[in-house]
Amino acid sequence: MRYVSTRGNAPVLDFEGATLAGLAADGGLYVPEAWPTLSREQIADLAGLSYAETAVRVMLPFVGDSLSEDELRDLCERAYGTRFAHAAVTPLVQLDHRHWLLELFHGPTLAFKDVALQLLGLLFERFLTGRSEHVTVIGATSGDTGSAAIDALAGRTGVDIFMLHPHGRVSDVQRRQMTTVLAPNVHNIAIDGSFDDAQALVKAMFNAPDFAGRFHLSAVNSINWARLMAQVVYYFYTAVRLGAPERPVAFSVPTGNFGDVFAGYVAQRMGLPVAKLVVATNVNDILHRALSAGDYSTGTVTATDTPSMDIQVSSNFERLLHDLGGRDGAALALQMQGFETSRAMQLSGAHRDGAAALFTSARIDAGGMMGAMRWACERTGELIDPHTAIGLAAARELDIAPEVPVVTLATAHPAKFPDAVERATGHRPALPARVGDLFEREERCDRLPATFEAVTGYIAERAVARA
Ligand SMILES: Cc1ncc(COP(=O)(O)O)c(C=O)c1O
Ligand SMILES: N[C@@H](CCOP(=O)(O)O)C(=O)O
Repeated sequence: MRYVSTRGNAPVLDFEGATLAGLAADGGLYVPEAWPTLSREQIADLAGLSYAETAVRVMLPFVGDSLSEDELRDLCERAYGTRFAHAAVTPLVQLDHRHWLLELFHGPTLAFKDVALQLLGLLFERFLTGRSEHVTVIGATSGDTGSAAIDALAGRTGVDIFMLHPHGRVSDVQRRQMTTVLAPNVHNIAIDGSFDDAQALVKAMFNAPDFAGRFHLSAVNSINWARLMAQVVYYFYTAVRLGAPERPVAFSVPTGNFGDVFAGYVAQRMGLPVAKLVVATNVNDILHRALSAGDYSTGTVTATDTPSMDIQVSSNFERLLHDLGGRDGAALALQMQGFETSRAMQLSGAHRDGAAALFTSARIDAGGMMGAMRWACERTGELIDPHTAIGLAAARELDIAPEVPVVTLATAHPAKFPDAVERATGHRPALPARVGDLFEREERCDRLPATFEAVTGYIAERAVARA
């Protein structure tokens, strides 16, 4: 399997190369040269398999020669073993005759990011073993990627991780899950800016030849292809439990950086019968505007009770545009340069029609979100987190054929956002015992202005330069 940049002007890499590179050198994102497919029989054969074995079958076509099947199986068994608090790893909960929740928060940091990052940590370890080179991972987080990546990489040799989060715009639980990890290779930076500022700084560092050349940079955000590959697995695992390949299934995905829902798109391209993918946004609704009206233009980020989705520039949308535009890297490079200058892009009619075949979208405001939390609580006794509530509200308001089961991705544990859950339902969710002493632990974090000079200066003082 070979990986090409969405902008068509970066070295073509194998899976190992794409995983360690993170972002492509031309500013684009790595994607497989062609989507592999699983036949109906192969999909039917997934029924009854463990999560780890499903992961092997779904991801094997993507790893090419970088790992043998046995090596991949070993990594999946380690990633999806005791670090998840549920034997099914990603269990399904039925809400009513057609609505389901896919609980993705049973990993160590209580959000869906663990599903991919527990594997990515092991992939880094596997690919770096025997190399003398030190890797500097840089990441941007609105709360969940940061904690999951830090958990996966803390204490590993050969890697330092520098994680940027927007100061004051993540929940206390999210912040503490990052800042109380005191391993010497973990560096937390709170920037005076938004998640978008943090993400732009990370991309600028990859695109600065002097800086990127001095340190071996790598990425843990969903700009790294391996992140998305690991997320494709739970779409297969879930749909098969609900009757695929005989029965199509719809998924509603609370969306920010367009990574999780793009993984659903990949599953569909691989042959999974996906009836619809619902892109559910909060009031930071650039993706809803893009899909419903072709208007992909940024505004000011509004702080909400769903801070992990307070995002304007959705990195992975570029991967979808690449496919919608017939994989013309040069044309997409021009389009993205235009967007980076004007902060706005109009989708063509053909792009919109192409997207509409699979995607639909909804913008859910605070009232809709709180209503969904109350509905789930009253109906089933389930407390759901505010991000999940955005997905559930969208799933319930959209017109999807009645015979199709609709699965909302429950992306975080409600205890990560206890204040919003309590306001909506009157119940305060308790932190699971595995993170119980979080509020007694010492914190370590530095605060910096959101400037390239400040952040690169900070990293350069602490990271290991190439020999
Ligand atoms: C809890 C939660 N839900 C939803 C999202 C949105 O996911 P994505 O950025 O992959 O669209 C995020 C952040 O990524 C998140 O942390
Ligand atoms: N909500 C995210 C934002 C970054 O998303 P990623 O999937 O690209 O890593 C977070 O929790 O940090």
